[in-house]
Amino acid sequence: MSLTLTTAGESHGPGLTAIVEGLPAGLELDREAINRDMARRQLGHGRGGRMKIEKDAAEPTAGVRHGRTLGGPIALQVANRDYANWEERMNPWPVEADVPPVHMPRPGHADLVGAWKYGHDDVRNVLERASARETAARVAGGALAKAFLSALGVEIRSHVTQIGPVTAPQRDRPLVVADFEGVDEDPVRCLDAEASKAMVAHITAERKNNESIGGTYEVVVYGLAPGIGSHVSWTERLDGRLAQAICSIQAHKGVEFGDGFDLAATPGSQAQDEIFGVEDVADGDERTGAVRRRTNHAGGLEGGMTNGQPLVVRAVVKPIPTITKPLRSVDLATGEPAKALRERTDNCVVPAAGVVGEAMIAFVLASAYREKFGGDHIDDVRAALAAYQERIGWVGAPIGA
Ligand SMILES: Cc1cc2nc3c(=O)[nH]c(=O)nc-3n(C[C@H](O)[C@H](O)[C@H](O)COP(=O)(O)O)c2cc1C
Ligand SMILES: C=C(O[C@@H]1CC(C(=O)O)=C[C@@H](OP(=O)(O)O)[C@H]1O)C(=O)O
Repeated sequence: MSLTLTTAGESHGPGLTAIVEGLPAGLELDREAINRDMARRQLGHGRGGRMKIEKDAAEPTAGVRHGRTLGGPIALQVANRDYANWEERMNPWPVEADVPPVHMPRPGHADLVGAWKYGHDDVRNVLERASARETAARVAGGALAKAFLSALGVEIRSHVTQIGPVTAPQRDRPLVVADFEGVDEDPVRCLDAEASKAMVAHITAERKNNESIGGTYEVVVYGLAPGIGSHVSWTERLDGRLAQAICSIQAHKGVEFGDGFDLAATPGSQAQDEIFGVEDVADGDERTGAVRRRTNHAGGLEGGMTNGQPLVVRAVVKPIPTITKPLRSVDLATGEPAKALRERTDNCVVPAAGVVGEAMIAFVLASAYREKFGGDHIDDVRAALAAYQERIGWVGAPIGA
């Protein structure tokens, strides 16, 4: 049993499609929850004019009936409202109008290499598909993965931890689900009010300097069963699969789990999460499980498998490549020096990127759950999960531990 997500669509074409194959039948979908995620991906101080045009919604055209999955492939459509302004330039069929080609590639975008590789004279034939507009389809597909995981007690949250040089302060305790309440109302999706103000000011100032800005965000996943993923084969190690999914997102240049890069300077005895019997942990938690942890340096992953602790993933997003004071480039038509294409652009996308990160992590986790628990109907999956948890004596970690 496997789960696949295919996206299709160009940034200024008629629309995007997400096809999700492999979800069980009987899974209840919440239209509002799906479209809430679509709207969350549009958020954040630093986004450009395009977000004022789009009002993203994902409409199923296959695989869903009366709010429940049917067990077959699900198709979701996301319209591009901006297509109305691009009908001639992006029409799937030949047009009368003379559409001038783009031949000034932007450093840092797919423009130059994509034109070489695919034999395009017009860079637009590359940038339209390379554009992170495609992440709207990922978030639509990811929302289905989230619905599946939520039916199995798994919840995913994200927040921004750094914008340019401004960092959110370290927390003195692990985050719990309730801490994320209201994060989407913050203009940069940051949990610290002071840091948020400084981040907003930084984005505003750098926009005036014609600069783009990168940053980092963190995704935390609660309620995972232990043993999702596997140590037996490199292709099944969950950390590897999650890293691939995160680094596949446009402008994402790094990923870390738990203490991540800080582990380089940590003595080994302090880098692991010691294992305690339940009786050793006087935390007042009445649930019985065979073991407890007091720390989560590993970010919920050991040996390429979830270990029952919250999964903690951080990602770094580079400053986006379209610069309003264009960088030096070459005119591909003449070979002469030129200024890079200057397009309408975002100048900071880290808050939105966190929502895309949630979707990709949800998709990888949902795939791994499908592989482990199988089932044609969601109740089959629930029963298989319950039987497995009973076999290993697992009744859940204290949330946020
Ligand atoms: C949500 C989101 C929005 C983005 N918006 C822009 C943008 O407005 N302008 C731009 O040049 N790049 C933008 N990017 C980044 C480019 O899509 C990306 O840098 C490009 O596809 C090249 O891929 P790479 O940076 O991974 O090498 C955005 C990325 C994300 C995740
Ligand atoms: C459209 C979206 O992001 C786009 C991603 C993007 C890029 O080059 O990646 C360039 C911009 O496109 P446009 O020139 O149309 O404004 C962004 O707006 C979106 O996130 O929905």
